[in-house]
Amino acid sequence: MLNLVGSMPHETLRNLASKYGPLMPLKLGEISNIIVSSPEMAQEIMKTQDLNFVDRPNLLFPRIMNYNCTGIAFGNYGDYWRHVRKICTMELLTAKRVQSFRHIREEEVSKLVKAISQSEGSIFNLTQKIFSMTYGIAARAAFGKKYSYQEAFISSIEEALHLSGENFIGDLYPSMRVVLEMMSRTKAKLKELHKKTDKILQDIIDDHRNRSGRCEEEGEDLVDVLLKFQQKDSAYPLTDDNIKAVIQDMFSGGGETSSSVVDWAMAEMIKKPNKLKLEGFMLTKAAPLLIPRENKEPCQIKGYKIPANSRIIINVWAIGRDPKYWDDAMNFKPERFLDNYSIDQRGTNFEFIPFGGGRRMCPEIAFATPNMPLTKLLYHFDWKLPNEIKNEELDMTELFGITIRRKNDLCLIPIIHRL
Ligand code: HEM
Repeated sequence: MLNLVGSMPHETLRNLASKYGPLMPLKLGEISNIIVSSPEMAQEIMKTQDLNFVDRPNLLFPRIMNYNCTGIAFGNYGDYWRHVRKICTMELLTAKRVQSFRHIREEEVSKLVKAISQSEGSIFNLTQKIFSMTYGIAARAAFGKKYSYQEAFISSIEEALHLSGENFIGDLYPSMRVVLEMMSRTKAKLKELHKKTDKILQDIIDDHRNRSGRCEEEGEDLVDVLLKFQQKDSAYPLTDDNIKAVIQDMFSGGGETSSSVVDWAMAEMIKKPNKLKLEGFMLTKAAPLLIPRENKEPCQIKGYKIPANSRIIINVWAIGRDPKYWDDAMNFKPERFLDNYSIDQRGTNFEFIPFGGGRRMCPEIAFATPNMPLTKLLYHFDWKLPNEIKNEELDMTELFGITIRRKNDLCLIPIIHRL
């Protein structure tokens, strides 16, 4: 516990794993954690024994923020979960629908390019603008139009995700959960944030439900699609809370990850200006420890006994930097993907699983498109660091959460290259 306090957990766990092995038990409080740090062990969890490891642990954060874990990311495997995940993959973000949002992405990226060009020669907070662009795209796709209270919703989601990096003591001592949570300031903060986001989402749902006579060209947004599943004759007609939980997944699952990939890639390229291509393994900073899993039954992995209800943490950050699998592992080296072009990120090459794998894999690889904004940022502009900072001195301090963010915003001076 002391090793983990105040550290970057993915780094500390990697250091411990290099001593204790790729399947490492770690008792924290009353919880048996199993830390997985090799492709072979990850494959056992996400493929060979996927069905036994398909649940998520019952944690304070999603219980409060995600409507008692009724969204996709934190729900337990079962009929209801399969139903909402299917709605997500077969209805919400199908290839056709993602394509129909293309104009939204293009418009938002163009707005960003315009804002940058207007700031030519002066310091520009790229981190802030990348995050607001990505959330702006998600909001237009989900809600269809801009609501005046949208910014407040996004900032509450961001604040909640920031809190998700903290270890809630009640999650480590389930037998004393009720008492510990009563004393927790984090719980109170989460409740307050949840109240705010809930009200905003309810207003948006009501607005969608009450408006009549929408013209065809407006197209369907994600709330419209979800509302249809309230009316459909289904074994699981969605309640308003179910819809809100799924919409929240879209924002918290998609917003932070997609933004931080672009932000880190830009920072790495500024640090090493001769590397002008996104290196895929930057994606492993998006969710370095994935989302924890839990096993229903006791089982064995490569001869090691795993007790039931262990908390499984897969350190994809460590796997993506293991010198056993990657040449010059700790260095930003995009060209490695030219040599290993057969490795992809779709959850079959377990040495590279930035989107996870198996039944709990990220359902939205198709919507996760960091390339478009990155290409534009590099095509239109040259970038300089302010205050005579040398490229190699650029600060790369991390801030841990489900997603790793930059601790300090990336502030750069844009010079128009071509418009
Ligand atoms: C570069 C962008 C993205 C990255 C790197 C990423 C990565 C991930 C990872 C690592 C997981 C956990 C997988 C596991 O636990 O095994 C995940 C789950 C998830 N992601 Fe993404 N994601 C991205 C974009 C998106 C987008 C755009 C959306 C939605 C609009 C999304 C929605 C979700 C959902 C709903 C889950 C939960 C899946 C489940 O538990 O069954 N993600 N993502």
